[in-house]
Amino acid sequence: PPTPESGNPFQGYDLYLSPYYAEEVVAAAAQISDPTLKAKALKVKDIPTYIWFDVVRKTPDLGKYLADASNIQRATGRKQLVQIVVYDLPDRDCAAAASNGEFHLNDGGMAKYKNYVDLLVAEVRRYPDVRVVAVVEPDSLANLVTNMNVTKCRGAEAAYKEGVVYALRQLSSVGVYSYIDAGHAGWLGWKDNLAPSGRLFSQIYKDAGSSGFIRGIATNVANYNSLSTNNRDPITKDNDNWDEVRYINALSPLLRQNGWNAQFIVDQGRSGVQNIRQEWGNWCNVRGAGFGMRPTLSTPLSAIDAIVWVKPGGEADGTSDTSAVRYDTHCGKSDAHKPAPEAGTWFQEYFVALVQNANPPL
Ligand SMILES: O=[N+]([O-])c1ccc(O[C@@H]2O[C@H](CO)[C@@H](O[C@@H]3O[C@H](CO)[C@@H](O[C@@H]4O[C@H](CO)[C@@H](O)[C@H](O)[C@H]4O)[C@H](O)[C@H]3O)[C@H](O)[C@H]2O)cc1
Ligand SMILES: [Mg+2]
Repeated sequence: PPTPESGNPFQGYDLYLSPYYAEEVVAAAAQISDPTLKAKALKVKDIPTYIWFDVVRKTPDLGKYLADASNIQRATGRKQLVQIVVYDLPDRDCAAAASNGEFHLNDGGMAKYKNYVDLLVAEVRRYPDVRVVAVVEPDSLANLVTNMNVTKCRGAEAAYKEGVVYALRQLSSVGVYSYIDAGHAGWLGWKDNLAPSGRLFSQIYKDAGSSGFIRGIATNVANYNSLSTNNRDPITKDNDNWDEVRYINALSPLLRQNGWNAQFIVDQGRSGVQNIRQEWGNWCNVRGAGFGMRPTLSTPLSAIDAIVWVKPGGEADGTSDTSAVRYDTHCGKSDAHKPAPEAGTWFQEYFVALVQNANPPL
């Protein structure tokens, strides 16, 4: 089996551009008539984002992307790194409705999930020359820290732990470097949530075999927080960890004292504009957001391996159609951009706004 390299897994690699996202962006730009805005929009297709495997039917696509990356590597001599999101736990998104998944615990969901992981891993095994980095199961373990009062989360607790540990073990067996999702400053960064988070994530790391391939934690996935700021957003009052650097500086020692020297990556894909939310818990299609700081390895903390774009800006967070099965009231809030399509599907007006509000500008 492969052995993990020490150090930053991103170092020395080119970030593979998602063809899936590039296609969405090109189609979106074609709908923009203003030439200046169209040109800005087209620049987004050259920014690396994570490829979300949110349904099992997408798993064969990973083989296509890895073959493509392998060809690029051979043609250019430049090492390629493919960034994916593993996101298909049974009873997914247990505290919300917008991103409920295809697998259900009361319908053989755990076996189906393990098969989904096995299919992803089989694709990776076929391309050992390409590096893969995975963000593992956004929101899942964070929900186990703060939402055990939600019946569906209580019912999913054992499955989330078993599923994430299985995914980590299998991904490590084929040399994938994993970052476990741990919410964001406005979720687990609250004083009361930090110690339980330190215990939970370290336990998962150990249960998964403490592999060197389990590199660390991903924060702010599909959220809008600042990486680091001195003028805190008013919604962050009562929480001294008002940005992701402060959250990481608070969480990191708690992981270390529980036996895990975790590193971090931070999503900044939709963090370009602050002071746009009525309250910190609002996460759905927040109006006024802008593309944020571009992916980079130059980060403010040695603990942060990379700034990344995990949530592909322009893909919705959830539908605003109140009659939809997956309608979540957060997507109907005053600061939510409406009308919005189903989670993961293309939201043209929102994408245009992200382009217009981008900071730094496109
Ligand atoms: O004044 N005080 O001292 C004090 C102390 C404690 C307080 O309680 C804290 O309040 C926080 C809100 O401020 C809560 O954080 C929210 O929790 C939600 C899940 O329940 C998250 O929603 C997810 O968001 C994901 C995208 O990020 C979506 O993909 C996903 O579908 C969606 O479900 C929100 O982001 C996240 O901001 C904490 O739980 C809660 O513990 C509050 C005040
Ligand atoms: Mg979501």
